Amino acid sequence: MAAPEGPFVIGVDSSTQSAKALVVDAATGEVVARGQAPHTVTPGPGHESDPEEWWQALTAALEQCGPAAQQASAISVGGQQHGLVTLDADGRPVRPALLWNDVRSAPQSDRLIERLGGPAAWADRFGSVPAPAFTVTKWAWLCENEPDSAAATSAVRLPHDYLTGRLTGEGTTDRGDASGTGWWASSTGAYDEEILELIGLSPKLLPRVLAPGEAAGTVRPDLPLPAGALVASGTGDNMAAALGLGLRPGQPVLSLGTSGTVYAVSTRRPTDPTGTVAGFADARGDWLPLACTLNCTLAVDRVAALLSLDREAVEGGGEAVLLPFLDGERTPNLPYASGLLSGLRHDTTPGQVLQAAYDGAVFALLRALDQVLDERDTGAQGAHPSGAPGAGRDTGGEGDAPLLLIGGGAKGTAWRETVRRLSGRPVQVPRAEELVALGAAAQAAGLLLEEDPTAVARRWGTAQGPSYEAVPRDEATSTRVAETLAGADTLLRQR
Ligand SMILES: Nc1ncnc2c1ncn2[C@@H]1O[C@H](COP(=O)(O)OP(=O)(O)O)[C@@H](O)[C@H]1O
Ligand SMILES: O=C(CO)[C@@H](O)[C@H](O)COP(=O)(O)O
Repeated sequence: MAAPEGPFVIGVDSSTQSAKALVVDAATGEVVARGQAPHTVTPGPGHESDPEEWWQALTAALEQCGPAAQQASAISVGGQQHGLVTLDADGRPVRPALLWNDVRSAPQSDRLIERLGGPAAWADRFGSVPAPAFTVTKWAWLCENEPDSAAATSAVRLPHDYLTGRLTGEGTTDRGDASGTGWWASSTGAYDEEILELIGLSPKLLPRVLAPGEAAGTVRPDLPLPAGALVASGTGDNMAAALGLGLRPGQPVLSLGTSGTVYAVSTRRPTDPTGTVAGFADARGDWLPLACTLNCTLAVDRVAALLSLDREAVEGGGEAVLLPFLDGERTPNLPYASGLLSGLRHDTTPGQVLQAAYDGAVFALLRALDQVLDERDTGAQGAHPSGAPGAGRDTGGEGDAPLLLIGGGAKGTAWRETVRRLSGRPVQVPRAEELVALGAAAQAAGLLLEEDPTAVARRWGTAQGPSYEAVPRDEATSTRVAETLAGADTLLRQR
């Protein structure tokens, strides 16, 4: 391996389960040191996490990077999207953060959609219809359920804003992460005063939205990093991964982590009135139409544990359908749902039930991918009438561009083969594993070297990895899952 050329930059991924830090050689993209430390999510009906723990995990991950971290010239933080961080007058968390996968704000989501003119009005103005994941619904929940916490709040932040603020001492965010709040309007590129007034949130409590490429500040003294190093704006984790892949418009991505996501960069502002596709901004000047499921790797791992099986111990055959909605679900929008198993017979094997869990998780993502790609192409087409994933695909744009498979699940054979079988698409698995942290590193390098972060990531070759050719699409399984979902609709909506 050649000696590092430098300068060094640090990319951070503060995700739902852990903080990961990479020290990267900005010249070559070589990862010279890495660290990872877990943080916790509370069990129970809500999902909350202590922001102080994110900071402890981040500093532990940086310490694991050793002396290389001390040589870094710039840093950037990618973070789980949407979480509501409330800070008091001393900058300390008023209470644990309400996370993206906490569905307790479903009633507030319904009411806010109605009060601002319905789904189409929201999509037109904000680019998205606010699912319970969106920060705006969480603030409304807090005001209704914990008015004292809301009253004690002097600043509202997203997870990546909070960590960036701990580095710089400044209150900043970026358009990518801001677009997941529900109070940043994609139609104007600014905070929306009407919605803020409706939910009783003063714009003074919100961070300044940095322009793409603008610095958030520099590292404060007395931190486990070189004081004075540049701090890039940071962004939401999906936007960071898009940077990390050096993504070109139209190239589809499927990410398998705590959340499952499907997305593509688009030069056109998305406005999906069905709410399946969130019309996020990306971290540059484009858009990131994206659909997200709440139940992905953790849910399937939980099914494997219930069956006492290794996660790779899948078996084909049988007719079992498993809708793995253990946390409620966002895509499709079924916040009150729980997991559902049907089609069991005397000869159904545990391995077939596990395969059904993978099928259920992947089906939801692939069906939404059709809508993501429609938003990218024309915005005028809905989901294909058959309801099966892939049935209406590639009506324009990138044709049969391979689906880039990323996230922790992309390391698993069962995940990859399920995606290939249900999508009928060629699949490419980047060799680089930590694409969120790499994207943050590319953003830091872009700031330091005055380069487009996407060009940096392409120069680093981050998307390169083995390709798997298309296999015939498994229509029978997709149809069975689609029919089970439709047939169980009443049950899945019960509170
Ligand atoms: N070798 C592997 N095979 C399949 N899945 C894996 C493997 N290693 C990790 N995972 C899955 O990756 C998930 C974590 O993915 P990651 O993208 O890091 O999540 P997040 O960013 O949400 O914290 C775990 O829940 C685990 O199920
Ligand atoms: O809510 C979304 C996207 O809208 C999630 O993708 C979160 O951003 C959490 O990501 P992971 O921790 O699963 O990476």
